[in-house]
Amino acid sequence: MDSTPLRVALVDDDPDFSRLIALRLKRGAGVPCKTTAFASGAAFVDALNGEAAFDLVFLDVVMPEMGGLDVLRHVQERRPDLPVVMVSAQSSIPVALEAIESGAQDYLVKGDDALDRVPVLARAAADRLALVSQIDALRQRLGDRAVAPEIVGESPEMAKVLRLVSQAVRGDLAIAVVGESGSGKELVARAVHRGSARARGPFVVLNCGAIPAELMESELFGHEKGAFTGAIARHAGVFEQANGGTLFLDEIGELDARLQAKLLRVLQDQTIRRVGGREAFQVDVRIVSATHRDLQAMVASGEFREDLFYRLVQFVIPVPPLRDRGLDVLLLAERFLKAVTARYPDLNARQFSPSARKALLRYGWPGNVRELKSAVERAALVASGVNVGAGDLRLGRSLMGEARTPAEHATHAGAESEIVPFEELKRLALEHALQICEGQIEKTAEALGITRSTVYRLLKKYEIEA
Ligand SMILES: Nc1ncnc2c1ncn2[C@@H]1O[C@H](COP(=O)(O)OP(=O)(O)OP(=O)(O)O)[C@@H](O)[C@H]1O
Repeated sequence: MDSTPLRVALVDDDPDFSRLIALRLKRGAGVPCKTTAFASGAAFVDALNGEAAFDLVFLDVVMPEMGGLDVLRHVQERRPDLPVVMVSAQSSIPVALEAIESGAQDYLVKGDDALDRVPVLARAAADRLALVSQIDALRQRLGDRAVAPEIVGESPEMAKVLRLVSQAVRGDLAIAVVGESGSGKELVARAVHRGSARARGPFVVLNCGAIPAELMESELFGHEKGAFTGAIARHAGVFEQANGGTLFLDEIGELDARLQAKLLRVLQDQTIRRVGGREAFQVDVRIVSATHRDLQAMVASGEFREDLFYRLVQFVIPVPPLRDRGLDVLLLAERFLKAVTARYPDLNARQFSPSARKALLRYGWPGNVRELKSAVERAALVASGVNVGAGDLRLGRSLMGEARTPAEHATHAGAESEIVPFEELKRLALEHALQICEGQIEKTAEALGITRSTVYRLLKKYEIEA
């Protein structure tokens, strides 16, 4: 039960009767009440016109100057939802009828019986209030949901994210999406774009961690033909491509100092100049950036410019790690299983066994939703019957069968460790995945259940050309 007290106004020129009602509310209403007494109708109307808010009113019919029925009409105009109980010293059917017709909820005749009904009326008002706030919360949740139907999640943590997305779509502030790798930051960024006034414009993604530093400036701002060796044609940078829309700068923490300075200037002037170009031209771009690093700490250590930080981080959307989203894990797993079985009709009717569900819930998901997605897709393929078992999920093991470090899967369920520390095997797996995914890094990362940055790191390490 909500412990917020019911705010009750007692409007009566007879302070004794107000005191009796207040006493009865305190003793026997069963709901906490906060009463405020008004000695005249005018005083109450003044309060109502000001900041005061009430959940229930006991209103005397006969008062000098402004009578109860006049006050009631005023309440009906200003606060039609506020329940009003008329109170009178005499039982007069015509007055009672007029009161009810004017919108009063009830009519009490002063006396002991009337006082007995006071707690009942208070409880009814409290119940009604609880219902109204439940409906409001539901309406709000449905509204937040509508802004990003593709984001799966019913947990309070994800409700918070959706709330923030629905606020972020209203304006044009620079948004920073923060969260662990694979937690859905890009999905959130897309939702912000799609829900915003820029939805008809382009949504362009640049992973600042994936582009070699020397190419970064041209990626961001474009280049003219002949600007440098290899610049065989004019190239539009992501700022130009995103003109009129949203630019998603992933891994923003990876930008070096020189580019941080350039980016700051562009954000300040909203103009860009292509590498090797003479003129600067205007662009209208909203920035959504993402990082799994602690930018604030990077500012403190001098790795990230403070002025740029404030330009980029005008509104923050934290995306919680999957392990903190409770039953969302199962919801997402079901969704991914359904999607994969729809793609491959042979896998039809596959479902998780109870042990698989338990394993899904217990596991720590260091790779978050991306890891869950590939674990489920892989499991659906390798499961031998209709049941996808805990073993099929191979949780805590990479595609190469290699066990993760204990820290990475503190709550790892079930799978016995299997050590295959063969660098060669990893290299082959990467090459194989790249081939299947036609060189697409994003797809390769997803297939292997590792992040894009890891793919880039491994490509470098094994000197593979994507
Ligand atoms: N709540 C969600 N509902 C449905 N799908 C999700 C959800 N969160 C993430 N995904 C899916 O998980 C995958 C990873 O998400 P995404 O690329 O947005 O993560 P990220 O945080 O941007 O990762 P990185 O830090 O590596 O860039 C994507 O396929 C995405 O569609």
